[in-house]
Amino acid sequence: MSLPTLVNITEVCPRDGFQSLPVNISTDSKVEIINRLQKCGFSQIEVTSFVHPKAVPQMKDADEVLQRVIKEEGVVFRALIPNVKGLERAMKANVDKVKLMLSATDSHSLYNANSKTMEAIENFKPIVQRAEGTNIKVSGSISVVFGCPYEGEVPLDRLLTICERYEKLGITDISLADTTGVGHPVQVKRVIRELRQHYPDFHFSLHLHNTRGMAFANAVSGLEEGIVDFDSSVAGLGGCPYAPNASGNIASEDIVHGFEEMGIRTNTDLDSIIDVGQHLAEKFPKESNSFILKAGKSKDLVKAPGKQVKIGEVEGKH
Ligand SMILES: CC(C)(COP(=O)([O-])OP(=O)([O-])OC[C@H]1O[C@@H](n2cnc3c(N)ncnc32)[C@H](O)[C@@H]1OP(=O)([O-])[O-])[C@@H](O)C(=O)NCCC(=O)NCCSC(=O)C[C@@](C)(O)CC(=O)[O-]
Repeated sequence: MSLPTLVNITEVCPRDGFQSLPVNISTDSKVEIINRLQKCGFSQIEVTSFVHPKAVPQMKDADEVLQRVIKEEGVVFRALIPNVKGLERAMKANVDKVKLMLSATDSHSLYNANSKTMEAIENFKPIVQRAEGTNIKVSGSISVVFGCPYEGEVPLDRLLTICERYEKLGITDISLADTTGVGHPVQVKRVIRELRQHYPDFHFSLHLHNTRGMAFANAVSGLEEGIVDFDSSVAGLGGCPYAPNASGNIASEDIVHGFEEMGIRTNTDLDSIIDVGQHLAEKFPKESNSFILKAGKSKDLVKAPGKQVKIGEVEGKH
């Protein structure tokens, strides 16, 4: 098994993490968190989404957040958008890159975007035209790739058709999302292998939710199939409001820690990520979902205080 030595982590908490919070998060806090995340070394941050404020009220201050954030040099700001109006707002806010919002199934697409999948992708044409000749980059996404909460398993042919439509638009940078954390490592391997075989020139990345505890294993499956770009969210916040039982993304501190233990660099600063994670976990204890925040780093285990127990001392243990 040959693994990469360096991968890219895109931090998505300011969009995916904050969109799903059941309590309000102030504009001040969003600005502060984005400023702090930029100091953690992430090369790309999904800073917000420009969607209808009624569809996702937590993102209603997207324009103001972007006006107030102090952008560090070298950090790419990405925003999720559903339509041309979203693109216009993103351009005004000077984001570097947009990610088009698309679901693999009609049912999820109708809930999320008020249109079926193929209608939604048809509506991307004017976005691509509008972005042409400007500095803004356009990337794509596919939600519910590994299973839809309304339709179940998604046939491979459906994913291939969507990729074909993206290719016709000239969009080959595609985020594959496990929206409700139902994908398992064997399936992730199989799907990525098929997609890469059919579309070898595409750049696929993985956006994994840890709803069923399979996200890190799925990330490793992705690595084994040549994926080098992963999304994650500090403190494990996240979830699509239009997918029942959706919960947090894989925590940034968990994926960074796991990869670094495996000898794979991420060019991020784990301790700074943990600091931001602790801050968010204190603010949103019910929504945070992170192993490293609870257990600490593997390397710190030997320093952990506690009674030394000799073999045979614990009753009932052999
Ligand atoms: C797609 C729409 C807009 C369709 O919503 P619609 O109602 O069909 O839109 P419309 O085009 O008919 O327009 C209706 C009104 O919305 C306005 N409008 C239209 N667009 C915008 C915009 N961009 N920003 C602000 N306002 C907008 C538009 O101007 C108009 O205003 P009015 O004339 O009535 O005053 C709506 O359904 C929507 O905003 N959906 C977003 C849902 C969402 O953000 N979901 C969560 C993110 S996706 C996700 O979580 C998955 C992902 C990416 O994380 C990966 C994964 O894990 O799976």
